[in-house]
Amino acid sequence: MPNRYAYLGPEGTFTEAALRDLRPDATEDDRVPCDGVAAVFDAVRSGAVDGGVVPLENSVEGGVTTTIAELVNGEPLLITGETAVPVEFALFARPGTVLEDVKRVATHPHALAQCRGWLSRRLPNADTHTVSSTAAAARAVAEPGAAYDAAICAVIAGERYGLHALATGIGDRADAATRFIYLSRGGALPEPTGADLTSLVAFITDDHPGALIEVLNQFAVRGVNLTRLESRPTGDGLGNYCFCIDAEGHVADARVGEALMGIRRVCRDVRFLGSYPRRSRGTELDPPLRPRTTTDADFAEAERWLARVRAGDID
Ligand SMILES: O=C(O)C(=O)Cc1ccccc1
Repeated sequence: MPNRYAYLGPEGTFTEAALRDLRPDATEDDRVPCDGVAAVFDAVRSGAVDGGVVPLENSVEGGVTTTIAELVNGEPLLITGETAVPVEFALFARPGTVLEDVKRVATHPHALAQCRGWLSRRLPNADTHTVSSTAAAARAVAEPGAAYDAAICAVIAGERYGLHALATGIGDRADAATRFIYLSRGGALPEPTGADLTSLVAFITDDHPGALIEVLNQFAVRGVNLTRLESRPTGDGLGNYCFCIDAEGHVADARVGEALMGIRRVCRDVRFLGSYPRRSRGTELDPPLRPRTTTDADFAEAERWLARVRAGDID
C-alpha cells in the first residue's frame, strides 16, 4: 500500500506546498487534508496515515501555538523532517467583487498578523475573521451564501476555489517564510547527514536562579549551536515554563548526545522531539564555525583519556 500523509488542509494551503516539497513523489491520493493542526497529529498517532506535516514557526510571527502545544503536551510523536516555504499572500474574492465591496475578510491567524499593514491602509473598515487555514478561508469565500467577502491566501488556493485576485503581494514582509515539520510515530531516527537539527523540550527543576543557563551551558560547553529557543507555559499554573530548543547536529553526534545527557541530569524532565536533516537553512556538510574540539573524534579521545586516568595510567 502506498504511504499516506496528513497535512493542514484543505488543498491549497502553504502546508500542502511543504508536503509536496518533503514528499515529491506522493500523489494527490496519498495526501490527506485535515481540518486543523490537532487533526494532523491525531491522524499520525492513530496510524491512519504514515506521517504528517504541520507549520511550526514563521519568520515574522514566531511559533504556531497549536503545533507547539501538541509537541510539548500531546501524546509524543517524532519530528523526522523539516522544510521552509516562502509565504506570499494575496486577497481573493468571488468574481464580480471589487475591493470597495469587501467588508469581511477571512484567513489563518498567522496570515492576518502578516498582512495587518496592508489591511489597515487598503481595507481599514473591514472585519477580520480567523479560520483553520488560508485555503479554508478561500473555500469558505467560494461557498454559496458565504459568510466572508474575501480571503487572504496563496494564489494557488484562490485559483483552486474559483476566486479572483483583488490584490497580490499584500504581506508586510516580502521575504516571509514558514518552517514546517514532518511528524512520524516513534521508531528509527533518520540517519545523521552531517547537517541535522535536534529538537527537544526541557522542563526545568523548580524555579531557581540560573536554571535556564544550566540548560544552555550544556550546549555551550560542547560547542553545539542553538537555532531556536522558545519558552512555553507548562500549563501548571502561572510562572511555570518549559523551553523548546532546536540545536544543530544529530543525537548520534557525540557532542549533541552528551549535551542531552547533561540536560537530562539538570532538568526535571526532557522530551526528545527528534533529530532530522536540516533543510530550512544552510545545509553545508561541514559547518566551518564548529570548534575543532567538538568533533566526535574529540569526544572519543576525551573518553579514552578519562578511562586511562580512572585506571591510574598517568603516562
Ligand atoms: O493556512 C495555511 O495555508 C497554512 O499552511 C498555515 C500557514 C498560514 C500562514 C502562514 C504560513 C502557514
